[in-house]
Amino acid sequence: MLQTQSTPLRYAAPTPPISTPASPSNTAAQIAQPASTMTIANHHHILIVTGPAGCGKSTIAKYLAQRYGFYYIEGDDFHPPANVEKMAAGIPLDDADRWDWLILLRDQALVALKNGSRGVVVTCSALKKKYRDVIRTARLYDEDPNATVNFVYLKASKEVLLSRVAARQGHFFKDTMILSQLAALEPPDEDEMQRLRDVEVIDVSGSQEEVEKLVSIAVDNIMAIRS
Ligand SMILES: Nc1ncnc2c1ncn2[C@@H]1O[C@H](COP(=O)(O)OP(=O)(O)O)[C@@H](O)[C@H]1O
Ligand SMILES: O=C(O)[C@H](O)[C@@H](O)[C@H](O)[C@H](O)COP(=O)(O)O
Repeated sequence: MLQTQSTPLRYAAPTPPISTPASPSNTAAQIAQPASTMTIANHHHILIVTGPAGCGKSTIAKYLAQRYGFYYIEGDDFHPPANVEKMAAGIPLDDADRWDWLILLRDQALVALKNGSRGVVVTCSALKKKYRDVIRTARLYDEDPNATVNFVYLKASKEVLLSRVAARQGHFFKDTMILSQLAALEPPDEDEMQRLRDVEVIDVSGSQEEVEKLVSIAVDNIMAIRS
């Protein structure tokens, strides 16, 4: 469901990059700017927060939506009932189950932009490259020729995922399915990252506060580089 979001921060002329696209964006030496001082160019931004269950997609996507004043879309809200029933029964989704869901998420992001949001943050496991490629096509359909699509991949060990999903209450996802998700997972590799330059990998083994700091630095850089 579409939700009302707070007013975006400030939009202005592009700012110079903080670092080059090839340089590591999540080094401890860098410091995230306070959101109130950020300047974001007047383009459409689609941020997709990805990774298996429990990696922190919802937590981090809400944080980013708040930080940049972007619209928030919870990907799990857009599964057809058949997918939810399957997952609740502990049966992993397959490619055929996922295509329409991915297209719907892409289109929901486009709707949010068409409705006036300057940016949108979407949670979506996007386990495989071909799933990320579906979302990448949003750029072709957006009315803004300079629209950007960027992925934030939250990298976690199996142990971290299992413990964080176990701590989560009232969700349809069965923790046993983390193993099937990990089997299906194609983390962004060097080729995808170098060619497309639209993926940030964030280590989420630290506390929520630490992860928020890393993600702020990475996404602030995206805004500066791609704006
Ligand atoms: N960095 C973190 N450290 C500890 N717990 C976290 C962290 N990030 C998220 N959590 C917790 O882990 C659980 C899963 O996070 P969530 O955002 O729902 O993940 P996802 O949307 O990827 O399934 C939640 O209970 C959340 O509060
Ligand atoms: O955070 C979670 O609970 C899961 O990541 C959940 O979002 C689910 O995994 C996907 O919605 C679809 O399932 P697949 O990841 O198998 O495509």
